[in-house]
Amino acid sequence: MSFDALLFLSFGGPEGPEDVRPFLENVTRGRGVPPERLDEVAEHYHHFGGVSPINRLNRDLISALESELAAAGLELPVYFGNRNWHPMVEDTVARMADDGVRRALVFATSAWGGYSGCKQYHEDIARARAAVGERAPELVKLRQFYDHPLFVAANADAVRRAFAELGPEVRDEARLVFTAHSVPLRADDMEGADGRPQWYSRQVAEASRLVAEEAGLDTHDVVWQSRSGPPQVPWLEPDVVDHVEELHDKGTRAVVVAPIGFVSDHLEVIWDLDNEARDKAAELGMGFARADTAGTDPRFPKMITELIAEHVSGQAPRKLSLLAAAGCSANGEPCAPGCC
Ligand SMILES: CC1=C(CCC(=O)O)c2cc3nc(cc4[nH]c(cc5[nH]c(cc1n2)c(C)c5CCC(=O)O)c(CCC(=O)O)c4C)C(CCC(=O)O)=C3C
Ligand SMILES: [Fe+2]
Repeated sequence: MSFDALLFLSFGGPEGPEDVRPFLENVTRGRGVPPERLDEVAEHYHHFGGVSPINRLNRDLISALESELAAAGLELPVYFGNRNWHPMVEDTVARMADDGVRRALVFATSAWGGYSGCKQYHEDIARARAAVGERAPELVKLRQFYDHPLFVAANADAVRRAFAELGPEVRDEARLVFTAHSVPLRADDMEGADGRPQWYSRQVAEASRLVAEEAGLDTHDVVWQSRSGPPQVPWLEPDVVDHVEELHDKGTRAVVVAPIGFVSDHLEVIWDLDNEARDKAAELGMGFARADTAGTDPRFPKMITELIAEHVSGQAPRKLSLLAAAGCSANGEPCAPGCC
């Protein structure tokens, strides 16, 4: 089985104030997100001049990946496409067809199963192929990587560095708190590749356990951030900011927040954690440090290269968890019964 390219598929983000509204419309079309929530999120983006760091971070990651691929002797041109903002995946797949690409692997920048983390990327693949028509290349998505040893190691080192940032007087009693994007409970109920529900939240819990263990910590919490949707719809809880408050009430003097749910320090990380959670901790007089996301670690592009090599050679997946590694299928077909 040979492939002639890699499609690097991500979420996308605005690159100027005039992009913010149309970007948010793209993200939330048909999802029943109330206008007040959109106004609030637009403000977060405007706070940073209407620019999300996500596209720049992805471009940096792609150039690191190109070096890794070259070093591994894998000659695959890398194409960049997004679900919600330019370069849009439909345009990228059209360009791949123009360039004569027939079969490509797809790396999606989410470690997880579940609707938003996996199935929606399959939908992006199917939509882009349909838009391009008959000339569209075959697109095979690489598997979920939440428990890949290099992803876990990069996160564990980031946790260690964050602990080292805290003052010595609180460091030993700081609580490690992992956070990932909240999703509606109904979405999380979707079955995974093992036929059991809560595929996304179980993977987040599993990855957090592996990272805490590798960082040498015996206790940690898993909480959620960036809740959207109407208030009457239940989402995964507790929220990270509420959790910081609760820890304070129980006498905890410092927290290390590790955004395991994301691969780059994009807007949801720098707003919800570096502003909201950090401000809450400061208000309560608690020590606070935020761990880096895995995407800045050189082991992350190395992991992508390994995922490619593993797929091409048919090797057994390198993984630390006993939960399945799904997420891999061709042309946007569902990869598990309820998907992923
Ligand atoms: C599981 C998950 C991931 C992790 C997996 C992955 O990485 O793919 C993720 C990533 C991201 N989410 C992001 C941004 C947003 N997510 C939103 C809305 C939503 N996210 C959801 C879930 C997830 N989201 C859901 C269930 C919604 C409700 C609407 C819907 O049902 O789809 C909204 C709308 C406004 C609002 O917050 O209400 C925005 C702006 C950015 C980019 C940040 C930047 O610009 O730098 C990234 C990487
Ligand atoms: Fe999101």
